[in-house]
Amino acid sequence: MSSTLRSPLRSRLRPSLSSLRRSLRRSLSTVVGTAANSPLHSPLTDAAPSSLRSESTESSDSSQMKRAVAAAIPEKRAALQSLRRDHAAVPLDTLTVGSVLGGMRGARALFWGGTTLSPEQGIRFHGLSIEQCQAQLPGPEILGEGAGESSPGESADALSPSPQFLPESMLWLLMTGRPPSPAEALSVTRLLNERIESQGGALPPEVSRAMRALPRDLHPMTQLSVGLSVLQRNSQFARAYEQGKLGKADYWAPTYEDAITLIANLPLLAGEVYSTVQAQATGTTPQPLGQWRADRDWSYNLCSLLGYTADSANIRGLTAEQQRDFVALMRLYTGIHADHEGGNVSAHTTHLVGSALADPFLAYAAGANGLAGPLHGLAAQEVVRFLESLQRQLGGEKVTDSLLSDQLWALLRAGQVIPGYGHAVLRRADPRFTAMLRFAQARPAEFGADPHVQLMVRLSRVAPAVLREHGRCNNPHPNVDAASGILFHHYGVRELLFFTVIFACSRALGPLAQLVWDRAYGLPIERPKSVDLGQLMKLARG
Ligand SMILES: CC(=O)SCCNC(=O)CCNC(=O)[C@H](O)C(C)(C)COP(=O)(O)OP(=O)(O)OC[C@H]1O[C@@H](n2cnc3c(N)ncnc32)[C@H](O)[C@@H]1OP(=O)(O)O
Ligand SMILES: O=C([O-])CC(=O)C(=O)O
Repeated sequence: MSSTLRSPLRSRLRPSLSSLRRSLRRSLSTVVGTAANSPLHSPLTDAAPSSLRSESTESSDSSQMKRAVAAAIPEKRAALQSLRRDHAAVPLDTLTVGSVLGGMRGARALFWGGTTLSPEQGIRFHGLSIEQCQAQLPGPEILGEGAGESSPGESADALSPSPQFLPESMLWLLMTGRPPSPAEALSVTRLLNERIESQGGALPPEVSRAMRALPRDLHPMTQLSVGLSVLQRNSQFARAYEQGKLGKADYWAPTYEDAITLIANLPLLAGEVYSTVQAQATGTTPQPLGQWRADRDWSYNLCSLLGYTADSANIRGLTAEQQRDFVALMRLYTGIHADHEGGNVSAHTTHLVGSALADPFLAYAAGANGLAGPLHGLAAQEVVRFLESLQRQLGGEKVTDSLLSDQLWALLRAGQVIPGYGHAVLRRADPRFTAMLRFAQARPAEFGADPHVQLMVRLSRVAPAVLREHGRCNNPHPNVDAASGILFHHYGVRELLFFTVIFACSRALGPLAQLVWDRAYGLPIERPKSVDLGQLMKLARG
């Protein structure tokens, strides 16, 4: 489908070079202008953003990010070598029997560069909070879109919208350690798009074939995992390693290339999975739901391939404003879920598998499998399932706090967890939850009448008190999964098992950037010592 759709599109995209350059300069000057000067909104039309048209290459060549990584390597390698040489014996934490039996909670035992997680403050991306990322990282204005994420015409008492940033900007930040300029952020979009153009604008045929051969009712994360694993066939790292041509100091370069190929393919993989999920739900044959476009950014393409934009099947009949907001939600979601330091299951697994020099495709397929656990990424689905069942049980009844509290107690007495609440590290409400909530609160006309979203908001007020009284968990506050799934659900993503596929598109960015650095640092295979029950009992007795 994509090639037939793309050809007329391409012919529409050939205005003169000078007019393209003028457009690019205009869109970049919006970025450097003040927020007050920048239009809060410009419609997300079918027309291609001028800054991504193939002729306007003057300010963003697509190898910029690799050069920035290469430039950062010598200093960081030297710092790591000095730590190894001069400070290797400095103790960090004491391991106890409790930490060995308790999932190593709190043990500072992993090396991770892109993000750190403070129990009180939440996530920092190379030192930047979510709000600072929103303020500082280039957003859709560099594509020629409006800077704000809000819809026009919201009531005056709505929360003001947060500025958007592109996941491409986050990828640059995580890879290089510093925020990109607008041109550098654009270069990432170009880089990802060039990778797909070099594949003819579609998944490699063997990947599509393998995915289409799977049973249609297969778990969406299993489908994604298969797609990621089959992409491995073209791994530059695996090939170079097998040919024995590569010195250890150079491992990072093909790792980087593989990471880019993987990330570039994620919208297509997710689209392929979602078309199967749709076909399964409707009893039809899988059909492409949208088109990949070389003149669009990564998140837009993801939304389009899921069928949620005007130039796609628009499977839920979203209005122009809803389509724009869906893309804004996708950019927000994929930007802030990209990394959560090194100890979470998906990140740690990617790092562990990669430490054996498995290539990025195999390493991230493993990480994505870990994300599919209900205590980790799949919790967003559990939250929506829980909210839907609450809504059903409460039926027409007026939802009061005490009614809600009774339902939560019933869940806890049955030995279940309240999904979307608690965290292994955080001890306050997750700032990602706050960012997602704010997205809804900035759009009262859209979300005010959605009973599920209203229930989610009410739950976030009631559940912490219940969990505190229950007295078990160390953090009674909402984590990001308390809000994320239900916002996608609002726009029509009702196939609950699919949420984690969107999470996996985002989570690739951080662990893959770290994998590049793992190879740049020459980190060893990860192999802690294990102890059996007898040994532990002996050690415990002293
Ligand atoms: C993107 C993400 O991955 S964010 C996390 C998404 N996961 C969820 O929302 C699932 C619900 N939450 C949980 O299961 C947990 O809070 C986790 C997995 C996130 C963290 O686990 P832990 O670090 O072990 O949490 P903590 O130290 O607070 O656990 C202590 C006890 O409280 C319980 N507990 C923790 N959270 C909850 C909860 N939301 N509801 C009920 N009980 C809980 C634990 O199961 C544990 O019980 P136990 O003593 O019987 O074993
Ligand atoms: O940090 C964790 O353990 C879980 C989490 O929130 C994430 O991975 O995004």
